Amino acid sequence: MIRFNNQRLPEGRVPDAFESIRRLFRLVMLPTGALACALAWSVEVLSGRIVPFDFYFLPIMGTLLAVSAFMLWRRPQLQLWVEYILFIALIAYLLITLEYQLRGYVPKYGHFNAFAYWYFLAFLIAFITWKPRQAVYICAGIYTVMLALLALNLQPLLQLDHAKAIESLNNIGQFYFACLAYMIGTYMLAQLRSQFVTMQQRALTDPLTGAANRRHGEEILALELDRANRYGHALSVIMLDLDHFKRVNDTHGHAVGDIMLCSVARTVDEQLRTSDHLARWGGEEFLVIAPELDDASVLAVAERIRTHISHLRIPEASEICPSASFGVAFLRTGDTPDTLFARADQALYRAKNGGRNQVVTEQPASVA
Ligand SMILES: Nc1nc2c(ncn2[C@@H]2O[C@H](COP(=O)(O)OP(=O)(O)OP(=O)(O)O)[C@@H](O)[C@H]2O)c(=O)[nH]1
Repeated sequence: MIRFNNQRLPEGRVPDAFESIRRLFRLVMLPTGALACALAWSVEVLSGRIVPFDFYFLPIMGTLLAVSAFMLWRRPQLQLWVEYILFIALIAYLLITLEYQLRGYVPKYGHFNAFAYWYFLAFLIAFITWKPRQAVYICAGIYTVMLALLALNLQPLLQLDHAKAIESLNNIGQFYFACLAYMIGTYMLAQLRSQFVTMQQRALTDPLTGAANRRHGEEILALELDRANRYGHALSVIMLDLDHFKRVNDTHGHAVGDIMLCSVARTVDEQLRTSDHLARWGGEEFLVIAPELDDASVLAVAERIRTHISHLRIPEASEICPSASFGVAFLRTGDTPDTLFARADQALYRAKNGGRNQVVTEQPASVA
């Protein structure tokens, strides 16, 4: 597992950039759905056309949506459960309503009532919540049940008088074809989203170790520096570079060197908190960005990583005893990412010159 953007992720995975859009979608859709339920219930009661199921279910659904919006706002960690429960409730409502409509409303009025609009949303939610393939299965399942309900109710519809039967069947046909078209459209959007996530992953991670790549490391450093300055928090960077790594390549080959780099990245990652970041800066050079840690704790982390690397052995060449040199710098007033990084680099240089396999901190401001 490698850390990326404060999340522990399976190697090489990047969080979905659509997550923030999904959160926004839920926060907008849930209250909107609650209002729609309240509107439908009031209008249907006033018009005297409300079916018994809607009379009880619409207030329950509306309350569920409003409570869910509140829960997602206050407790985002419950998001997945809220999503599943809501989806099941929505599908149950839509299928039961479809049955009511096909049996009673359509033969009487020649068309569905406004509930039909919400079917499209169900397909959209499926593709937003699940991976495209899973969503296809879920939507295909829902569509099959819809077709079965139609088949069960077709006979009475065909027995209506000619004009009413034509009007009803046309309306039902439009509805079913529109659902199909909507499903295919959302599937295409979901595929685009998957491709985007893959591209994003390639653009931001180092393909060998799965850590953030240098470009993304620079972005994270700039972001954390901004945050630290704004809130007056501490921020430190640890620059580490494997010692005599060229010898590993020269003696055991590039493939073993690659395995060593991956093992080191994993070892470093295991020593970090979820709020820390790891980026591969160059060949055998890594940068740890550690926000909100006091100086002594940062040095303890660097020392712990150094010890773990020195105990690291890889089965492909167990005689290699790796070590790394460390340069540590702490945020000062007026720092930019470049000045902070430059001090860590100078400290690393001194660690190398001082005999390697050691942690060296930046020089005090008066000396630097
Ligand atoms: N296997 C492998 N080797 C790499 C990769 N990137 C850079 N290297 C190698 O890392 C080595 C770095 O060598 P040097 O810069 O001389 O550093 P060093 O041998 O570790 O010596 P010191 O840093 O001074 O202790 C070179 O041999 C590069 O070819 C990579 O992705 N995989």
